[in-house]
Amino acid sequence: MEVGFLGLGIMGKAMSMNLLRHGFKVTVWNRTLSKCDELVEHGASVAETPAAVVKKCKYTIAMLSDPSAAHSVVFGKDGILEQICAGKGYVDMSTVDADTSTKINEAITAKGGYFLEAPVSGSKKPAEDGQLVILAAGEKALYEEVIPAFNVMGKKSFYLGQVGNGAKMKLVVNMIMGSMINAFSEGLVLAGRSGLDPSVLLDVLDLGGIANPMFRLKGPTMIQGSHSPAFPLKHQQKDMRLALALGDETATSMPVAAAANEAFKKARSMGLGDLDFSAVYETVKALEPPS
Ligand SMILES: NC(=O)C1=CN([C@@H]2O[C@H](COP(=O)(O)OP(=O)(O)OC[C@H]3O[C@@H](n4cnc5c(N)ncnc54)[C@H](OP(=O)(O)O)[C@@H]3O)[C@@H](O)[C@H]2O)C=CC1
Ligand SMILES: O=CC(=O)O
Repeated sequence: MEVGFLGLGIMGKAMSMNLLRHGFKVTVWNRTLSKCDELVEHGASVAETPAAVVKKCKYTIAMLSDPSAAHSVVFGKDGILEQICAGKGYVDMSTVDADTSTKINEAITAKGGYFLEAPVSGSKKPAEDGQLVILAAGEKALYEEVIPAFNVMGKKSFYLGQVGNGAKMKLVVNMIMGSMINAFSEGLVLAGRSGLDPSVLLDVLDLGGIANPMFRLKGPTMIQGSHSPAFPLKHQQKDMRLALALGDETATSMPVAAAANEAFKKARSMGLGDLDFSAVYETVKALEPPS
């Protein structure tokens, strides 16, 4: 199967590498073209523009940073719309809001193409290991056609119905995750300042009812103050912002998520946006207790 892949950041690189490893013919494009080099070493072809990828491939997948990037790759110069036509499918796996996905869907289908949104749950390591959870919505026929690719990139795919449902599901999940990492950060700092060993707190948590893979994975590195980016904090803050907007639309009161969003914004203002989202811990540590 031949697929195009747009966006070779942390996730896109790992996902396209997996496709290559499993025998897919992959044509890649990235805004910063030099990031294509490593994929080429592993057998990928390169195209100069998103339009050129779509011209060459029946199916094109995108994994881009945010709504603005997702929008510009479709509607911009040399974008998807210039080549999409009947018989071609576009699958956007970026985390965006339902409105962005809906606008992209309308534009693609107006040209006769097929569209699927398919954001993912799972970070750098699950992407490398083909263990993502895929939250697809949109054209069912396209979903069925790209299942072989989803099976390589993920451990489970959900088909959620109409376009927008995938985006909404992803934002709900990340709203919960962003709130959890804040509570976890406060707990680690509170333990330390109360004379407890935060490492022992990790052991206690891991044996109880709120044990989870995120605390297990991030806890030890957070205590060390190491926040090498797997999921960049700026993207987590984008997801909180979009989830809060969904809360506005549905009159859902989310004071916990709103407070978490403020902490992520504070972290960005401290220059931590490109670090892992666990760096929000540094905002709690930075609030010195009275001496
Ligand atoms: N990292 C993670 O753990 C997870 C991330 N996600 C989501 O996946 C998406 C990608 O995340 P991740 O790989 O971590 O992000 P990165 O920041 O590592 O990569 C972002 C990608 O988007 C491209 N890009 C940014 N702006 C534009 C633009 N205006 N036009 C074209 N391309 C653009 C970048 O190109 P360039 O190289 O030129 O900057 C890069 O390829 C995000 O929506 C994120 O929320 C979902 C699940 C997990
Ligand atoms: O969007 C991030 C993730 O870990 O999932």
